[in-house]
Amino acid sequence: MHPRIEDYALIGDQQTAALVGRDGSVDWLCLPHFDSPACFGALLGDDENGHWRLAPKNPGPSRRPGECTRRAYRPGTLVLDTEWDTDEGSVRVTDFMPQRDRAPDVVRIVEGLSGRVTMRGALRLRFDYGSVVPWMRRVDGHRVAVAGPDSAWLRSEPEVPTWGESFCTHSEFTVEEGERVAFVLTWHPSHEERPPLVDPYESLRHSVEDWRAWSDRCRYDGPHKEAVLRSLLTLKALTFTPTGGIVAAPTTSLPEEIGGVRNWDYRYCWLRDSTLTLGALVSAGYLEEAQAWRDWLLRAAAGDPADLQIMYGLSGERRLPEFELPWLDGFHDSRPVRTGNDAVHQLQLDVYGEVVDSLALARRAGLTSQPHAWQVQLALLDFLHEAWRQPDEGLWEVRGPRRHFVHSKVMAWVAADRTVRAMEDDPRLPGDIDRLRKLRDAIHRDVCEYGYDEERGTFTQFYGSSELDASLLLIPRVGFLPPDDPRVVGTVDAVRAELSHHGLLRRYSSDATVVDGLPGRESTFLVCSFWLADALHMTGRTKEARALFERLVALGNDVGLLAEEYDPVADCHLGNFPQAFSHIGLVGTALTLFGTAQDGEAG
Ligand SMILES: OC[C@H]1O[C@H](O[C@H]2O[C@H](CO)[C@@H](O)[C@H](O)[C@H]2O)[C@H](O)[C@@H](O)[C@@H]1O
Repeated sequence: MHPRIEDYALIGDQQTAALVGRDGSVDWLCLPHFDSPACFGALLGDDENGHWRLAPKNPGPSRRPGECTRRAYRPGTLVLDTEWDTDEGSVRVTDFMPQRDRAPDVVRIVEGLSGRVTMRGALRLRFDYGSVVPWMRRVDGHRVAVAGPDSAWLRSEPEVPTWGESFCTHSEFTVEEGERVAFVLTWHPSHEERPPLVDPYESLRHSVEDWRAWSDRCRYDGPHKEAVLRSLLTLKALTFTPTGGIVAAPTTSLPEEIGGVRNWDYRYCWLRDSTLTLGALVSAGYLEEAQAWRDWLLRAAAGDPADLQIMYGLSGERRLPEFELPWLDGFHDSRPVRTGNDAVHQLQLDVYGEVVDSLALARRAGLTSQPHAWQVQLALLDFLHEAWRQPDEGLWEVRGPRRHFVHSKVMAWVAADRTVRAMEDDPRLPGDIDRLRKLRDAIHRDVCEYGYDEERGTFTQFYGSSELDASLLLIPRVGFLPPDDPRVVGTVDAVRAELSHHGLLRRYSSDATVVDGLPGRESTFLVCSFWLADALHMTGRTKEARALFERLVALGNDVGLLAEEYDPVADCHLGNFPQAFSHIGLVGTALTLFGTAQDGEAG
């Protein structure tokens, strides 16, 4: 039985990440980076597309075959403990990826807890997204896999006998109480020498210490602290430390509809998702990441502001061509599996507001200034002077016709507003403040005139439309109108009434095709439900807001992770996983309800 999305836990080294199932199988891992080809692709196909299972031979009774009895992260870390109680005894597998020195490693430590448990290992390396079977050989007691540019080494301490069968490396061994066997899988470019070996136990100690030191810096101390911290750890795990870029999720093509075509690659740096991630991290006291991302942004955006893309590769690469991988069947037969993302070519005006808002947040948080950051901001505003009047694809990246999306215009207003306010705060900043004030007022008037439906008492999804959109809930949050403005209250009520699905929110009409031009349906979009909780709180309905927040926190899987969407009827997660957007929402709403978020749109 193929696992569900919520059956997975995340481990990573902030350059890539792996998904580990409740059955002890690593079913997704891209090496060496988040956006590299997967060497374990079973997540989007089957075992033959690559995986690494380490579990008891006879796992004992469980709801699903082979599932563990319990599992949890070590508090404040990304170190995962998975345990099985079997007829032979109990055993634990500890999974993590150490901070990278030269090469990426996956460490799996098996430890006997009681009795004497027979364990089985099965390693099927399949490079290039599950399509290339490597040549395996034995060197100095290690198993070495080589195919084209990739090489991977498997070793164990103490050495465990392995044998090859059907292009799979098998092992069988026993562990008694207190006994440990460590496996380390190390990747490196096949033309290079094998990198130095890591000590699995030293690495474990360092990983736990490093993650805990990071967690201890969290400033949030309100209710649901564990869930908030898990979200922050997940966001941190999605940052690519060498460049400061932040990916939207570590996966591609986990479907928004089981069996459907809404399957996208999220292993890139969206300006929107990254700025919101940054807002969440800064609000919780993490400034270093903000600095690194701000510098990444300034590098990526360098050049003509008219060329600003809505997303980039991990180092600011501009070309992310979309391809289908026909040899992969897709998660629960959801085809096609895609890599790359054609949305890179879209015009999404909201991005200008999000970027400028995050630069303002960085300034307020006291980040050391970058002299050309202000020049970049002015150049973006120069571009917006004309561009804001254009229709665009909006924050949901519709693949249908361009429209005058209200949220896009509101965020263009945010860009002008934050720039005017910065100049008012610091009159030494150069720029034509009167021109910017006029721009800000013109956008405001336009939105209120063409984006508001007087009869229904609500803002609409786009000019002239009768559709609604959950992003309208952000209007009070970004300060476009005060929360007690009747137009805001009317919008919150209308969005809630029209887009609710079993108490959670869809991002737009249930007949999604009308809006986004794609076949199929989607379910409730988690960040939108967090936005609803924020809007309810801001419009004086705090009790309802808290109840909704409690429900959303409870939707996290057994280790606190959230996908992009949730289907309340089938009770399952949908979409890429774990998704930054959803965790940004969780942190933002916790801070709105119980803490002191910095100004700005932290989710
Ligand atoms: O639903 C259609 C679009 O879905 C993806 O976009 C979504 O994910 C992005 C990353 O988290 C997010 O920034 C955007 O707001 C979401 O709509 C996909 O990347 C698009 O290609 C696709 O058209």
